Amino acid sequence: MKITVVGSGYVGLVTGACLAEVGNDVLCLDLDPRKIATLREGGIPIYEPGLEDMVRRNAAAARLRFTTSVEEAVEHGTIQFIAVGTPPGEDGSADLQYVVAAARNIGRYMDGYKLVVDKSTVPVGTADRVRAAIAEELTARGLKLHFDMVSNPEFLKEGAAIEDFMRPDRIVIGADSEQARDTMRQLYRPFQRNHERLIVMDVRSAELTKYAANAMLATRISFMNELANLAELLDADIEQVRQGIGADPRIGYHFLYPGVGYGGSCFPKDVSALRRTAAEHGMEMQLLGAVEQVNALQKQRLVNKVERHFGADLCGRHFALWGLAFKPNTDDMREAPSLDIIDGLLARGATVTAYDPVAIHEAKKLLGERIRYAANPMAALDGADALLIATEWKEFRSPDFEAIRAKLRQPLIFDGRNLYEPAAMRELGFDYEAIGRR
Ligand SMILES: NC(=O)C1=CN([C@@H]2O[C@H](COP(=O)(O)OP(=O)(O)OC[C@H]3O[C@@H](n4cnc5c(N)ncnc54)[C@H](O)[C@@H]3O)[C@@H](O)[C@H]2O)C=CC1
Ligand SMILES: O=C(O)[C@H]1O[C@H](OP(=O)(O)OP(=O)(O)OC[C@H]2O[C@@H](n3ccc(=O)[nH]c3=O)[C@H](O)[C@@H]2O)[C@H](O)[C@@H](O)[C@@H]1O
Repeated sequence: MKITVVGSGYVGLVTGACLAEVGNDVLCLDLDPRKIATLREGGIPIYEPGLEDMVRRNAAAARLRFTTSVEEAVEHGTIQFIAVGTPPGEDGSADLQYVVAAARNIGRYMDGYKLVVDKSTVPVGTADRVRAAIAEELTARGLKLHFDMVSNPEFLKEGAAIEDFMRPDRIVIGADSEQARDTMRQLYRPFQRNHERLIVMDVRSAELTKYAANAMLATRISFMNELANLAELLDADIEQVRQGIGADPRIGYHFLYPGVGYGGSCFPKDVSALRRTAAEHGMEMQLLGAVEQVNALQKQRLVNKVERHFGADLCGRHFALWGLAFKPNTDDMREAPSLDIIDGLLARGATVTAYDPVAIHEAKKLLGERIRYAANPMAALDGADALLIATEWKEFRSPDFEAIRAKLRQPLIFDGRNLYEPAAMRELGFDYEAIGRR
């Protein structure tokens, strides 16, 4: 099939590469000429395991191409995926300007049937706005061309994006026309391994499903974070509690880890956008308000622990920070809890040296020279009063504790990701504070 993907960021690039991988003829559009130049030269602008190889392989086979030409992009695909950003606006609602601009471009240049598929995360009713924008452009051109509109929200996780796209739990399709549903079934056939993964519904329900999923996951995390904080007060151990409740299949083990709060480009903005949508309809989503409040407090949790140990004035103190990305296997720094931790430490007068396997480049764009950066985990420790851990990269799981002890001014670790066993750490002579651990 001939497919255009509008927007070549995390979602657009993964969608384009995976659809090309199964044999489609894909053209990815982005308005950022540097992004397209990098992609054309065989590089990729983001860190995502497996993506670079997949992009190169399919580009070499000429199944995956890149352009900045809107006209060429609209002309190419019978299916036009919209995968542009929907960042939070000032009032917390989703800013739809990029989605609407992409839709207008389709209306401006289409000259035959198009199936327009929205993959961006958008509030309920956006498909109607997209449809109206395309129709307006067609009317301005004096044309009456048929097009269909589908909502196909994306559920991939950064760091596991290829795996999630190639082997999805489910593929949600919101469509009103039989022709659109059939085309989407055909398109996704290669991704359905041994059972039906397509869940077909109406457009508005599909749009809401995306927010419901992210809001539910964010709620789980805030719940576990609050419970972990309670466990500390009660001298109970959240890890044992996690295992105890996770064994119930109605709860499950996944996504039950307390930490330093959820970050990333999606949970924060999607929870806020869903609350905003509800507010526009006169409803206050009280639970989600609490989810956000708990998350904001949790992002301060590690700094509060540092403060309890050293006092509120951290002038003259120096800290090592392991992990900058909002989670492992990505270089994405959007809403990363490490930023709140760094802000908190610097505001109290401390200095920080941070290490991250892949996110330093992105972090420098946000933090510049406010902190120092180390080339490896051990180098970050030199002269530090304590080690703080903000991201659970695999390489932090089994470090040389003797070497850590030798480098730190005192054997003190504040672990925001519960990587180590507290009892074992005590035996090694560490003062070890984690989240909800005893
Ligand atoms: N990042 C993620 O893990 C996931 C993101 N989503 C959703 O997917 C959407 C895209 O997110 P990301 O890929 O992270 O965003 P991104 O910011 O990485 O990429 C968006 C791209 O669209 C381009 N763009 C903007 N307007 C354009 C236009 N009119 N024509 C062509 N290109 C245009 C931008 O230059 C940028 O490269 C958002 O709605 C997000 O909520 C959904 C699931 C997962
Ligand atoms: O809409 C989106 O963009 C995506 O948002 C999330 O994916 P992502 O933001 O890439 O990362 P997650 O793995 O969900 O982690 C989000 C945050 O929650 C935190 N988290 C996650 C799991 C957990 O048990 N505890 C916890 O604190 C992570 O550290 C991270 O800061 C969802 O998991 C995806 O399904 C969704 O498609």
